[in-house]
Formats: sequence, C-alpha cells, structure tokens
Amino acid sequence: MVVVGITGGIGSGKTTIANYIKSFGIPLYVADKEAKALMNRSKVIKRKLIQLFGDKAYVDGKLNRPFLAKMIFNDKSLLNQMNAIVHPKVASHFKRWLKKQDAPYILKEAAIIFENNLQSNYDYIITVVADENLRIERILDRDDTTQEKIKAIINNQWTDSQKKELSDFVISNNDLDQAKKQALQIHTKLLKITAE
Ligand SMILES: CC(C)(COP(=O)(O)OP(=O)(O)OC[C@H]1O[C@@H](n2cnc3c(N)ncnc32)[C@H](O)[C@@H]1O)[C@@H](O)C(=O)NCCC(=O)NCCS
Ligand SMILES: Nc1ncnc2c1ncn2[C@@H]1O[C@H](COP(=O)(O)OP(=O)(O)OP(=O)(O)O)[C@@H](O)[C@H]1O
Repeated sequence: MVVVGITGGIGSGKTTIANYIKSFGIPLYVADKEAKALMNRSKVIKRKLIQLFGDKAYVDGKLNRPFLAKMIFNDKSLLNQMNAIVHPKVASHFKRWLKKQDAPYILKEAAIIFENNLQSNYDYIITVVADENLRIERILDRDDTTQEKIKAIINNQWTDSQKKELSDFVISNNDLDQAKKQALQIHTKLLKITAE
C-alpha cells in the first residue's frame, strides 16, 4: 500500500486539505487524533505520562491538554520524552489500520514527520504551507489561545522552507481555492503513479 504523508506547521491547513483529499475516497489516518485518543484510552500510556508529568497530566481521567501544552511546547526534552511514550503506540495502531485499507493510496496526516526524521515511513510527502501571519490569525480565530502560545509551538516545528526541500509535493494554502486545485492535481498524479 502506498503511504502518503501530509504535514505542515500549525494552522497551515493540513487537516482542511487532508479532508478534501479524503472526499475523493482516499482513506485518511489522522495521527494527532489517534494519539490523543490513545492517551485517553491506554492504561500504559496514562501511567507513563503521570510518571513524567505528575498527577496534573489528567483531570477526571481525561488528558489535561492545556497543562501538557504548557509543559511540552516550552521544553524540548519533555516534548521528546512524551513523544517517545506516545508515538510507538500510534505507529502500531497505524500498522493495524493500514492492513484493513483497500485503496490506490492512503493519506496519513501527521504534524511531525521531518522533526523526528520519520520521512522513510512514507512513499510520498505533501507539505502544506502558508504565510506565518495567516497561520497565526487562523489559530487565534479557531482556538482559545494567544499569539505567544502559537509562537512557542512554531518554534518547535521546522520552518516551511526546511520542509519544502524534503517534500515530494508542496501545497500553498494562503488561498483555499488555489490550495484545493493543487490538491486535486497531486491526487490525480498519485492515482497515475499508483496505477503504473
Ligand atoms: C500536547 C497536547 C495535549 C496539546 O493539546 P492542544 O489541544 O493544546 O494542542 P493541539 O493538539 O491543537 O496542537 C497544537 C499544535 O502542536 C502540534 N503538535 C501536537 N503534538 C505535537 C508533538 N507531539 N510534537 C510537535 N508538535 C505537536 C499540533 O500539530 C498543532 O500544530 C496535544 O497536542 C497532544 O496530545 N499531543 C500529543 C499527540 C501527538 O504526538 N501529536 C502529534 C502526532 S503527529
Ligand atoms: N486557506 C484558508 N483560508 C482561511 N482559513 C483557512 C484556510 N485553510 C484553513 N483555514 C482554517 O484555518 C484553521 C486551521 O486549519 P487546519 O485545522 O486545517 O490547520 P492544521 O494545519 O491542521 O492545524 P493544526 O496544526 O493546529 O492541527 C481552521 O479553522 C481552518 O478552517
């Protein structure tokens, strides 16, 4: 099965574009969503996260997202330790999901691919880019957050130009209609490649 990764910085629009490609019948695995679900469901992950962050990691048995965000996005070592607990479980969950799919290719949305040197897990990588000021505006509109918090996250992610260099396809999403056109072209190309 051909695995296509779709990535991009916070607010670039990767979820929006991934859902657009999904609407053509392409199965979509959203790593961030599955990671959060596993962090709420898996007893092993819960125990390890409480070991790492203390009891505040969960409130009434649910992941304490604001607390964790504050901890990890200001401390790279904690971010890496959390990823080391969560990501192997997501990887095995993804493997099981992949076995059940039947399509020309599947799309996996992941916030971090290059940052953790995971490019070799993908056959092709699409990076969604957008101007930083637009990304910040979108997140301020979408979430109850601050410019400062968004910048802390951006500082933990690679820049668009670093990601572009290692990507097979780049979608520029300053304008949604233009981005959708590019996404459709890439989808058509991928169907061609996978049919060969
Ligand atoms: C730390 C958490 C609880 C904060 O939740 P919150 O709702 O405040 O933020 P949100 O999930 O919207 O993430 C904000 C931004 O950070 C990025 N991000 C999320 N997790 C990570 C991570 N582990 N490393 C780097 N960037 C990340 C997201 O893509 C997004 O761009 C949450 O991000 C989380 O559970 N992360 C772990 C899951 C994970 O590893 N996701 C990335 C897998 S690809
Ligand atoms: N071209 C666009 N023009 C205006 N708004 C957009 C555009 N693309 C996406 N958005 C909006 O911006 C917000 C962020 O988009 P989206 O959630 O797809 O980004 P993301 O890269 O997945 O973000 P995150 O990294 O936080 O998960 C959403 O509210 C979305 O509807």
